[in-house]
Amino acid sequence: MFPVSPNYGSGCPCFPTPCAQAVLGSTSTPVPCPALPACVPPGVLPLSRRPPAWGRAARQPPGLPLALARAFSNNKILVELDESSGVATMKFKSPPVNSLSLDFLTEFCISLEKLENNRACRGVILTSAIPKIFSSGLDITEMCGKSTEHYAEFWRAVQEMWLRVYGCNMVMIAAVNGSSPAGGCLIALSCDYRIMVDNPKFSIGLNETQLGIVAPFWFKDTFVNVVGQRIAERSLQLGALHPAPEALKLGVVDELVPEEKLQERAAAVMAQWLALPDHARQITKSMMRKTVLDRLISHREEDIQHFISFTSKESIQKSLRMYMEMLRKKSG
Ligand SMILES: CC/C=C\C/C=C\CCCC/C=C/C(=O)SCCNC(=O)CCNC(=O)[C@H](O)C(C)(C)COP(=O)(O)OP(=O)(O)OC[C@H]1O[C@@H](n2cnc3c(N)ncnc32)[C@H](O)[C@@H]1OP(=O)(O)O
Repeated sequence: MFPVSPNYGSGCPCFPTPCAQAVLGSTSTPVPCPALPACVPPGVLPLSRRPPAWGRAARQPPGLPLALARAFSNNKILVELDESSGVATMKFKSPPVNSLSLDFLTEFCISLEKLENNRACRGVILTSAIPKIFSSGLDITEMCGKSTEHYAEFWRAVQEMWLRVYGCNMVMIAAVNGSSPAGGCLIALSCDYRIMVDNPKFSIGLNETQLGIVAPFWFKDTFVNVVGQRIAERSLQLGALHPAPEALKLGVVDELVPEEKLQERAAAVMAQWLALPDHARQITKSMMRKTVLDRLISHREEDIQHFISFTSKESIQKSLRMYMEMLRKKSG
């Protein structure tokens, strides 16, 4: 099996099965996938790939089976698309706690890409099918006792997930129906709007320091862009998990609703956002987020190396093992 072009990634339509042009021949001259000229930075869809669909959902592209357009589910995420509104719901259903494993992240990126490539879809609501948990964040077992190759693959998938959500042209709304620490919080922060269930037992925040690890710069940038420097600085240093009412006060989430109203409210907010002309909203979003996205895109490999050397340290491994042990004791 030949290696694939360094440009190859889930931004290519042929992902995850590389087409002939994406595969490097024995000359090992990088030959990018033919779709790549259209893909500006890896992981971020260019505006030109999504035709404006203001005012109505665009027609289903020919050749795509109708059933696929309406609902698909591989394993860990249930995706439903309402073609009349142009709104899809991605429901996380990976028991026990929707942790972001490599498999989850891969399925997430493929599902989101399918929606991005479907002209009938203009907005996505992210929510959970697991009671009381939105997502427990990165799967800690993926960062414990694994090879450097595994850490690299895992971290690339985490980066890809963030680049796709934060750089997404569609309207992204997080309907946070449970606790959402660390990576779970990052997913919500990367959306355009966050609605959380009004229950003080559910908390949200970037609690990495509590695990003895450090939120990477792009987690921090995303947080700062939502809540501002001062709140982010205090919350990040303390590794704070904010109960829903406090999260609202700090601006971590935009509104709280009773659990039974969450999906209805998310649909109403989505309709407001979709009432704007797509091209104007998309260009504005891209303008607001470009600097932060570009920072990771231009330092992606360095960030992976940093993750590997940080995670491989015995002191970090020890902290993660102790944290997992604490979780196990608590649950068992
Ligand atoms: C400069 C620095 C540059 C680079 C830095 C490099 C690296 C560091 C960056 C890494 C960024 C990390 C981001 C993260 O997301 S780390 C994960 C953080 N997550 C958490 O802290 C959440 C932990 N979980 C909980 O608090 C609770 O489980 C939760 C979600 C509130 C649910 O509670 P409950 O319903 O009571 O469920 P249990 O606690 O009983 O859990 C059930 C079961 O799931 C296991 N589990 C929970 N969370 C995780 C997880 N994140 N990963 C893996 N496994 C998890 C838990 O152990 C239980 O397992 P058991 O076998 O006992 O049933």
